[in-house]
Amino acid sequence: MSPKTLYDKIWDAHVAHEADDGTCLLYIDRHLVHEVTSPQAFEGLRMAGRKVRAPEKTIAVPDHNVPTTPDRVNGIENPESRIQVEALDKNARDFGIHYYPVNDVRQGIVHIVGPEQGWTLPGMTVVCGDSHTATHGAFGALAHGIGTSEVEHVLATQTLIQKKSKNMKVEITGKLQPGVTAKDITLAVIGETGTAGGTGYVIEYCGEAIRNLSMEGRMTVCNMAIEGGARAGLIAPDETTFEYVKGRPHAPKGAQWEAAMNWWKTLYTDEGAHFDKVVTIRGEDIAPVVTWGTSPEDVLPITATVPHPEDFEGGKVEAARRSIEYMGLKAGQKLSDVEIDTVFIGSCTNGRIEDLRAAAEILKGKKIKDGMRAMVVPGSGLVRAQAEEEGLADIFKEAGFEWRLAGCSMCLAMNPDQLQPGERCAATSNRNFEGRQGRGGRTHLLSPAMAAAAAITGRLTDVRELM
Ligand SMILES: CC(C)[C@H](C(=O)O)[C@@H](O)C(=O)O
Ligand code: SF4
Repeated sequence: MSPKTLYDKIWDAHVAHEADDGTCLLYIDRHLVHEVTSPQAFEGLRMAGRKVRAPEKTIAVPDHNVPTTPDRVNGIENPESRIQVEALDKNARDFGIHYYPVNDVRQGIVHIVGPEQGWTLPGMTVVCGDSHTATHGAFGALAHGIGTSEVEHVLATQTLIQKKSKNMKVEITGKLQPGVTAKDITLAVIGETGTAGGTGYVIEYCGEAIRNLSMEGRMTVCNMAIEGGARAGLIAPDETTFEYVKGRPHAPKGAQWEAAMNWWKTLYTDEGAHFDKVVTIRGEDIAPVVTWGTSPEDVLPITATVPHPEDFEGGKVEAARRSIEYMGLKAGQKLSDVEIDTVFIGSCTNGRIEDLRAAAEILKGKKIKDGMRAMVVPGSGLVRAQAEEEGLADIFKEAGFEWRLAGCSMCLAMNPDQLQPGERCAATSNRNFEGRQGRGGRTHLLSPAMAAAAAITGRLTDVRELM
């Protein structure tokens, strides 16, 4: 048998049918659903008189539209948001799928809830009508976003029509420097490959620096595979993965656990397997980074200066000029001189317990800059509860942060947590497009520790100065 990549192995184990042109019918193990991309899909089922094929493999949770303030127990004020969340409530009930409603402590961002509840397991195919489904690849699951019509197809058949992507390897060798985190890795990779670097590929992240990451860190890395243009990101499961999964509510138990482990232990890329593209980055070379522009590839070390548009080539010259203007920056300006007025810690990229710990570590005993608006939005109600138990919530509150309820929040402008035109935010999320956090808002992507540092000084700050 010829050597296979991890992606090849999971793919081969799920192909139910292959057509002559290579189009495959893939069996889907888990279908995650949120309120934004599912209403029409359920409506389609209703009109066709169909059921959900595998309700026991289908999990729904509202996240994008939910407010994160305590008054949400009284319902959602915005009519469009309310209608979407109410539709999900009804669809989950009518079709008998697993559901974590807004006032359930387990509610949160779908990509945080899935792994937390043990729905996401190694070797699975996982889909969701959401591009950041890539997050689940951290478990060695083939996980990707799908469109609304595909959501309907998976609901009805538990299969998806797919063509195989090419294999890409991103290796991060060696150790990380102090102050450098999984977020810096994933941003640095996109800085290197560009937002189209992964187009047509599934990326497997490997190397010592990846192996040394916790599951939280691995999820952060895979989360942004999509910003690097890839179909999905993957990390081979190992002891760290099994340790995380064991004992979770929906993880296999007893003999089923043993059987699962026998399969999970085969989930690695064979010696000599072929990758169509390879990128290698030395872990030691990665610095704490921030984005300066309106694309996730606009990444630079915090010690750098805002680039000059002429530094680029081709279409990127004009794009950089526009970015710099939109961002209200000056070419040549030191990034560490850029003043910010808002800090957002949360999202499916960095809303897990380890992220909150990293930010709290920097904030301990300190206060945020006068006039700063800073919020922490745990990725799930359970992350929030754990952070309260560990005393992190008190650190945030004493520092001057707002301590919110779980949801996508200020990651995107679909709920009340938004930037005003011209406001500048240090954000731990994954997208910095124009208007992403609110019309006219300006976003700098960075790690939770870097976000905490910025909250204290009021400007983009090298976290190493505060360590
Ligand atoms: C709303 C949803 C479809 C969207 C996505 O697919 O990613 C959102 O989660 C995002 O991050 O932009
Ligand atoms: S937290 Fe942000 S990136 Fe993640 S699913 Fe929600 S909106 Fe999308």
